[in-house]
Amino acid sequence: MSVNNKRVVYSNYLANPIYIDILKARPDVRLDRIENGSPEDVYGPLLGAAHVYQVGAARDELAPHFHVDAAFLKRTPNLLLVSSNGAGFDPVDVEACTEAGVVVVNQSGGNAHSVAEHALAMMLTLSKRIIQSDRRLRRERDVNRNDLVGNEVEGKTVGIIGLGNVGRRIAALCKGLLGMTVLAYDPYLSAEVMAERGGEKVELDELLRRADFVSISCPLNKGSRNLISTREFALMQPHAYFITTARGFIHDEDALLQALRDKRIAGAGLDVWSKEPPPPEHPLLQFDNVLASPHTAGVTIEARQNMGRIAAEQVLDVLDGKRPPRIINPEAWPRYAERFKQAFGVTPG
Ligand SMILES: O=C(O)CC[C@@H](O)C(=O)O
Repeated sequence: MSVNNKRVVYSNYLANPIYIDILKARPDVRLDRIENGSPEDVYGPLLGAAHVYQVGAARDELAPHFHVDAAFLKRTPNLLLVSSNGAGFDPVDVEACTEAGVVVVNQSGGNAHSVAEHALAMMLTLSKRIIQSDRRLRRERDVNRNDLVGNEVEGKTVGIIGLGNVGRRIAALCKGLLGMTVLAYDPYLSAEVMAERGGEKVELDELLRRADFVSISCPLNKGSRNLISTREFALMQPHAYFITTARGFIHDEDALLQALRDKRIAGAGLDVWSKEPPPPEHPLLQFDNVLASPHTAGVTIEARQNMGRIAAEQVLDVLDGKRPPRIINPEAWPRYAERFKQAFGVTPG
């Protein structure tokens, strides 16, 4: 085994100690980190020589290495694997990778518990008006409790858009803890699978009309971009809350702003934004009934540990010529296998 001949590059966003420790323990792997915002670093010798690129999903949007597309792949001729951080892989042009014989993986499931808990916490916090209560208590001597009347969440209806790893966890928590009715919209799943995952399959409009909470947990792709816009907010009930822990761009922020201004919905819990982090003067941050977080739904010790371990194990799988469990483009495998042989002189198993 030659020393350091397998080159892995990660962006500084993903400074996950578990990932780094696992990969550093392998004498045949050289691990390098690129900083944000420097095209020289990005397209220079490090990525040019890389076999693996670990791209941070959801952040780094202005950094030149954020989007792995055909132009990026031209400058990274040795690349065998793009590993996208988290469940989302929206910064990666999967088709271009497949064409280039580059395998794409994510760490789906690794942060599902954390993200689902965040969505539930947002529902409870908004509905019980906990943030408003906290603010008022700090600012006023004599808080009028009549101004802070909330709603119970128990027994209400949640509409979950996207019943994958995160969505099914939200369903389990809502049903199991709070006896909620769970409606779900997911065009990729049958009614049977959705029932197994705890949700009743409905069309999007029905979900929007019936839900007391609408919660987004689907990936951002061509089909989901701007899925929730003016028409969709108008279908929601005026007492309903909109929650998203998925990606900005699935909901139209301007349409949400208008819906809040017009009091068409009761409020929103937002973990994701069209620009991250949103600046403090962002108009959505001026609403008392908007609960905001800076893409921290999956930021827990447990999720970080899972994600770092899953990511590192899959990187090593691909560098060892083994099929990793979470391949997004299995059709890239034959080309990858040829390219792996050219690079390392052995045929992957
Ligand atoms: O917590 C993160 O690092 C973001 C990843 C997350 O958005 C995901 O796609 O699972």
